[in-house]
Amino acid sequence: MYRVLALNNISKVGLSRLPADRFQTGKDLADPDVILLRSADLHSMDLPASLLAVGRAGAGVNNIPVAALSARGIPVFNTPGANANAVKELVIAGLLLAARNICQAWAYTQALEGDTQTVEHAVEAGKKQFAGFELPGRTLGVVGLGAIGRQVANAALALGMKVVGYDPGITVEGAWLLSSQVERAASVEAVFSRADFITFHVPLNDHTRGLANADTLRLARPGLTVLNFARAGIVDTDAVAAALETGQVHYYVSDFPKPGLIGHPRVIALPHLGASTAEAEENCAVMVADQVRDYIENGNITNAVNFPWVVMPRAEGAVRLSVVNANVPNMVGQITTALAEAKLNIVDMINKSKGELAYTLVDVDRPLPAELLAKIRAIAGVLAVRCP
Ligand SMILES: NC(=O)C1=CN([C@@H]2O[C@H](COP(=O)(O)OP(=O)(O)OC[C@H]3O[C@@H](n4cnc5c(N)ncnc54)[C@H](O)[C@@H]3O)[C@@H](O)[C@H]2O)C=CC1
Ligand SMILES: O=C(O)CCC(=O)C(=O)O
Repeated sequence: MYRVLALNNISKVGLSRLPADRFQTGKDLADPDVILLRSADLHSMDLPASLLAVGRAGAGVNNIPVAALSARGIPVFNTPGANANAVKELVIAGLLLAARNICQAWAYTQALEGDTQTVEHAVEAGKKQFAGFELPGRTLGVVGLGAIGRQVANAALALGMKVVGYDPGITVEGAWLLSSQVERAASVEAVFSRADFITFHVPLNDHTRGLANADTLRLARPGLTVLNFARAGIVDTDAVAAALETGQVHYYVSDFPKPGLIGHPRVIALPHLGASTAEAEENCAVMVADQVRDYIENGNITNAVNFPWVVMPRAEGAVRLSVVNANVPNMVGQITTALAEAKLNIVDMINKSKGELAYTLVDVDRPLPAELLAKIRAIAGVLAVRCP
C-alpha cells in the first residue's frame, strides 16, 4: 500500500484516481511515499526518508525545494496548463475592474443609504468620479507567454487590445498557440515602454524576481496598470507604492497582497484566487494524480519539472527496473553491465536526461535479486533505484 499525504485541499475527483486498494490518502500520514500539494510550503518541512515523488496540483513550484529533491532522485510533478483558463479569466476581470474603477464604484454604492430618491440622486451625482476608459486600442504587455500568458494575450486581442509579449523561452508548440498578432518584444524593458497594462506570467526565480521595479516602472507610459497573478516576488511593491503616488501607476491588481498596499484605493488585492475554480482544481488534481500513479506503478515520468519525459510501455511478462542517476558518462554502461553479470536479459530500455539528472527504465526477463539492486544502488552517481 502506497501512502499519499495531501498537504492542501486536493479535489476528491483527483484523489479518486488513486485506487484505494493500492493508495492510502490522507492529510496526516506518517512516512508518505507521495506528497501532493498546492501552495503549502515544503521548504519548511523535513522531507521524509520514505518519499518517492512530489506532486504539485498546479503550475508554480517555488514552494518546493526542487534542488534538494533532485539530489535525492525524487521527481517533482506539476500540471502545466491545467489551471491556465482560470487564471486567464481572472486577469481579464482585473483589466476591466481597473479600467472601469469597478471596485471603488462598488464600494461607493454599497455605502449608500436612504430612500429610493436619495439613493437615485447619489447614484447619478457620484458616478462621474468613477468614469473609466475602454480597452480597444490600448496596449497590453505580457511577460511570459506560457500556458497562461498566451491565453491572456489571445483573449486581450479578442477584446480589441494591442498585445506586445516577451518570452525568451517560448516553446515551438507555445508559439503555434499564440496569435500571430501578438508583437514580439526584445526585452522586458521594451514591453514596459509600450504598455498601458502589463501582466506577468512567469515562474518566480532569480531571473524574474523584481521584474517590475523602480527602473522598469519609470519606462512605462504614465497611468500604467500592473497586474500580478504570478507570484509576490515578481513585483517590487515599494516601487509600485511610490509609482501609485506619482500617478505613474494607475492601478495595481494583484493575487498576492502585501500589507503596505492593502486598502489603497487603486490597489485591487485578491487572496491568491487565480486557480480557485472547481474546474481548475479538478483538472490539476486529476492530472497530478494520474502522473504520480503512473510513476509509482510504472516508473513513467510525465511533466516532472526536474526529470526528463520518460514513458515506456511495459514489455509483456518483464520485470521493470528504474534508476535515477547523475547525468555523467558511463552510468548506463555500469547499470547494464551489472544486469549482464547477473545473467539478466534486457527486453526493452529507455534512457533520457534533463539538466543534472538522468533516468533509465529497463525491462528485464526475470526478477532482480536484492543483491543486484544493492549493487546498482552502490554505483557512484546513482541516486534512486526501484522495481515499480
Ligand atoms: N495566481 C494563481 O493562482 C496562479 C499563478 N501561477 C503562476 O504563474 C506562473 C506561470 O504559469 P504558467 O503560464 O502555467 O507556466 P508556464 O511554464 O506554462 O509559462 C511560464 C513562461 O514563462 C517564461 N519565462 C520564464 N522566465 C522568463 C523571463 N525571465 N521573462 C519572460 N518569460 C519568462 C517561460 O519561458 C514560459 O513560457 C507560475 O509559475 C505560477 O507562479 C500559475 C497558476 C495559478
Ligand atoms: O492551488 C492554487 O490555488 C494555487 C495555484 C498556483 O498558484 C499555481 O498553480 O502556481
